[in-house]
Amino acid sequence: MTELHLNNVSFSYPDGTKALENLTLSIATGERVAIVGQNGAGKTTAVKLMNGLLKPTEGTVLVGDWNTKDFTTAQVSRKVGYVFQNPDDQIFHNDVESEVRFGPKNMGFEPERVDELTHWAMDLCGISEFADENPYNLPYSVRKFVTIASVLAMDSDIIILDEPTAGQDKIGLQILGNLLQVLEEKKKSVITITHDMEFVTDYFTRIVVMANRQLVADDNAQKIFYNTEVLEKSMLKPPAVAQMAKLLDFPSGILSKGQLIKVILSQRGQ
Ligand SMILES: Nc1ncnc2c1ncn2[C@@H]1O[C@H](COP(=O)(O)OP(=O)(O)OP(=O)(O)O)[C@@H](O)[C@H]1O
Repeated sequence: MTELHLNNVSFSYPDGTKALENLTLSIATGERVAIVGQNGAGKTTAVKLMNGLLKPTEGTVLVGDWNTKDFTTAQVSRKVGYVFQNPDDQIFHNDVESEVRFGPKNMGFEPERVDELTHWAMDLCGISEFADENPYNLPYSVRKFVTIASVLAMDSDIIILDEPTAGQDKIGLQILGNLLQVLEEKKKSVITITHDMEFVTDYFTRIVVMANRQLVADDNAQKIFYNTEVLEKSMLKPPAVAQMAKLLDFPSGILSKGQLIKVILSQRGQ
């Protein structure tokens, strides 16, 4: 199993744009972490550094005991799978099954293992019925699951999901929730970038907040969404339940409808 360590990492793009400053972050095996923040905060740059697509300008990124500077992106991405925000940047096969099969096959797994991983990932993502379809004939939400399955099939220890809930309906959200549960049982680490704060509070215990190329906070949802200074600095909007609880001057830390209802009932003496 693989831990991830970013030590004092800074990154500038070739045109000189400074995208990340002094990021220090460790993610343990099996941990679930949500990275949140405004557009341009540096989130995508941070995860690209984690999977070796980018190499730090300063500092070190360690994937297990590998310094990403010493390994190719292809090598690092076997340990850190990255599902891009836009599925159309990732899909390049003409049918769903070939797309999912490509990763494990390319990694040199035995044919039986390739079969097993391909079908496991397609089932988990609810796309088995589309195995022979051209991904580009499928809706965006399903194409997103095709790319998630393609990464899951590579069986990497760490999985990065960039905006997984975008375009998903209730069924898609259920599939995602189940998938996170299964990955937790398999001790996989999951890192997500998301603007969906309900998704964060439902499934992620640890939240990393970024703003202006820097880490602003790294804590649990109860602390983050009730920390005025962090919210102001990052311009983060807490989930609707937390906003309502604050308006009603309820105790800090309420994040679910259930908790909210409990407080209302207790105030009414029920
Ligand atoms: N290829 C690039 N070349 C130059 N600058 C870039 C490049 N990609 C991103 N940037 C800049 O780096 C900074 C951080 O961008 P990044 O994409 O990491 O932020 P983000 O938090 O992921 O934003 P978003 O939510 O919009 O994806 C921004 O100022 C952005 O304009």
